[in-house]
Amino acid sequence: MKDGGRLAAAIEVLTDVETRHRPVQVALRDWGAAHRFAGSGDRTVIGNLVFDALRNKASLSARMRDGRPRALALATYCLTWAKGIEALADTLEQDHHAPEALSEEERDRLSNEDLADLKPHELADVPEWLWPRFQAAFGDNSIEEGRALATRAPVDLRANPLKSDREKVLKRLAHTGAMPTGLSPWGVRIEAKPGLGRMPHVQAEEGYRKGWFELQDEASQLAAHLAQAQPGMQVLDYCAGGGGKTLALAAAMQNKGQLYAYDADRLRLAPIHERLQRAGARNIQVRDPASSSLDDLIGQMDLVFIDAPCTGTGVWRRRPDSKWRLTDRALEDRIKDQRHVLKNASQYVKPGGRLAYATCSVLPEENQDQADWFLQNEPDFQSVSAGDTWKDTLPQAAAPSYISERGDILLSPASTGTDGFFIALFQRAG
Ligand SMILES: C[S@@+](CC[C@H](N)C(=O)[O-])C[C@H]1O[C@@H](n2cnc3c(N)ncnc32)[C@H](O)[C@@H]1O
Repeated sequence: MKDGGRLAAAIEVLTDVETRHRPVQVALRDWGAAHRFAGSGDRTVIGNLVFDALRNKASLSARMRDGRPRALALATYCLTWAKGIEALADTLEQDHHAPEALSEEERDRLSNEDLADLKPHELADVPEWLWPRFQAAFGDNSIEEGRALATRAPVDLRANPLKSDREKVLKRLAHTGAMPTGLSPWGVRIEAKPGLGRMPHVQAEEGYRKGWFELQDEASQLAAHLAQAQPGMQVLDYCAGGGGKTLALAAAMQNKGQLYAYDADRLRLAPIHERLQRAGARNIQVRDPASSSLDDLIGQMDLVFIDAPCTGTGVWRRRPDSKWRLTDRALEDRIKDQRHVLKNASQYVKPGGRLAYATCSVLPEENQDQADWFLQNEPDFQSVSAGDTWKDTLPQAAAPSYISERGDILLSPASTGTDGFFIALFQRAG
């Protein structure tokens, strides 16, 4: 396929996402299944066009004064990918599979470089209703933070010390351009490629199959690290899902002590078994909500880790369609879920034990405000500074930009080069 045909395909997929409210991955997969002639290179470019169009939907719609799929796809190619208007015009004219040629109006809009008319939330590519919350989180940096959340994410890996180390992983992945990350001592990063670029499929690597590394954003690695699970401890991962944090906690515990992995949704827990085996994690009991209870753990845990259900506003780089789907109602529901989880999970902490609360959201309602709520409602717990833990245990890492008075930490793409992530620590009175 030439770029003209790929643009036409991206418009088709974006239309599918918009009109049938389909998840973008599903729409892309179905397009691929119905167009078998498209090679994997074509599918990568079409996917990049669709994802970048969604990442930058508000700013591109404002610049085109048109938010429809055609306008978004053309603007992505011409403006976001900086191909320029003449290259776009040629692409449309020289390929009979391409969408129709540019209109005069489209030419005008695509050549206008003046962004003065764009509102701040459009410049930031943040939904308008969320803008005040965004400003509450990031203040004067809100536009920069929004822009960073509209870029492509790198592929981050966590070297698994149960089976390997960062040097070995870096050597094994040298052909991918992998580099050490700056904050997590276990982090390895393959930077996102611009425009047409294709990311390596790291799960096909032998090192992945052998459990030498896991796919995990640096922010998640840091959140697990700041919880300070230690060898010999009794630890409960209360929202274990597919086990990403569980594996990081098990590695910190060097397979010593006991780690319980629980999730209210047994389907989400399903992949954990295979992952534990691959990673060589042997100190984990998976507690399936349908067949086991946690009653025996009440008041027994040295550490309870809560990777809370949240709106995912910190991972918009990876899931740009969720940015425009999020509703006030869904945010309210997540806030309720988080309180429920905080209340339930805290009962497992032993006197003197700790609780770690993390979200992949940047919204104060899900982060700081929930930490306030918890401290007000559970007087048995007091705050522990995650900022101090960072300083003491990550001496090589620059201090994060957003640390609250209590020491809760907010990570973000613009400030730490990671996903948006919040972490607060608490200790139960002894
Ligand atoms: C952010 S995800 C966890 C991701 C996982 N920790 C990882 O690193 O791969 C949040 C999880 O919380 C779970 N969850 C939601 N409500 C819950 C509840 N009341 N009790 C326990 N888990 C819950 C969800 O099923 C979901 O798997």
